[in-house]
Amino acid sequence: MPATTPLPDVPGLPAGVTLENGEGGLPVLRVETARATGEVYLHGGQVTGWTPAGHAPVIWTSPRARFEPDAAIRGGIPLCFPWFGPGREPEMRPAHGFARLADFTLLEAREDDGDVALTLRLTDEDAAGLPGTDVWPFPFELTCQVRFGSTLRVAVTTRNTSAHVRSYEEAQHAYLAVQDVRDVRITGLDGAPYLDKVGTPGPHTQRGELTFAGETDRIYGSTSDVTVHDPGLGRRLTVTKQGSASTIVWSPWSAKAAAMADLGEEHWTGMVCVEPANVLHDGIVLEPGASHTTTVTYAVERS
Ligand SMILES: O=P(O)(O)OC[C@H]1O[C@H](O)[C@H](O)[C@@H](O)[C@@H]1O
Repeated sequence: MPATTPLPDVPGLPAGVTLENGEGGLPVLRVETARATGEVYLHGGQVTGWTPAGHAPVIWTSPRARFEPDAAIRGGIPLCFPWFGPGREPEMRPAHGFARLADFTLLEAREDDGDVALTLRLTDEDAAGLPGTDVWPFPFELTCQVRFGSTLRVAVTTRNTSAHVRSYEEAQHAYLAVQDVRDVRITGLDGAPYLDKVGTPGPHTQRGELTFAGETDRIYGSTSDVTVHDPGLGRRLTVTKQGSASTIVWSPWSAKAAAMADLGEEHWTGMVCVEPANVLHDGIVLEPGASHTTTVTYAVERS
């Protein structure tokens, strides 16, 4: 039985929003309105569910995810910061930076025109002592605004609160729910250059739509919106973005999934990651006091 994390004091919550001890006892905000259900863990500031009314779940979280203070949650929308994957320097560990291991603070929860808008924040003080903060020991403020409605909008603003120019990478590592990734097509990347993390690194150029026939792990240089066509569920998922110059697409396929204890051989077909990001030479550079916002809107429509 995991220890239950004491629930923080929070400002008044609007109707349809609760703060509870979720999986592993970790604090979770649960949203239930006429438009959608949704879920955000303070751990990682991580959305772990969004189901708009009349649809099957759109955001996928692994049935084997670990919900533990020192682990990253497998699934949902992990926020990768201040680096992506192995980062741009050899000593950058853990993978994807430290934000997904940190506990965010809820600043505000409000009803807004029928949607629920949540604001969470993470600062260097909150993250102090986490693995990786020794590699990137700089003052910062991340503000994550999550809006649950008939669409899901996640806007992450990074502010350089230090006295020096800073650079970082970031991603919204979204796990999207699909019937079977082997039948999925992705459009919106035609003509985009990409690095292949599985085959010959490249750079390559995407020709036409992207389909999946094996492990896929690509970093696209692209500011374009992406559509995931899912014939199995009879729907299209659109990922619309502002402030993002990279898109990562990832499917671990069977062998890699089987080797990951928090994913497993039986679940990988039901997800595909589409990750709006700013990575490698598209990493963000901020002057002291400056900020950058990446806004991503997730939507679903029947096809
Ligand atoms: O296992 P994680 O650290 O969560 O990373 C999961 C995946 O994230 C991204 O999609 C990367 O491009 C992949 O290379 C990586 O395997």
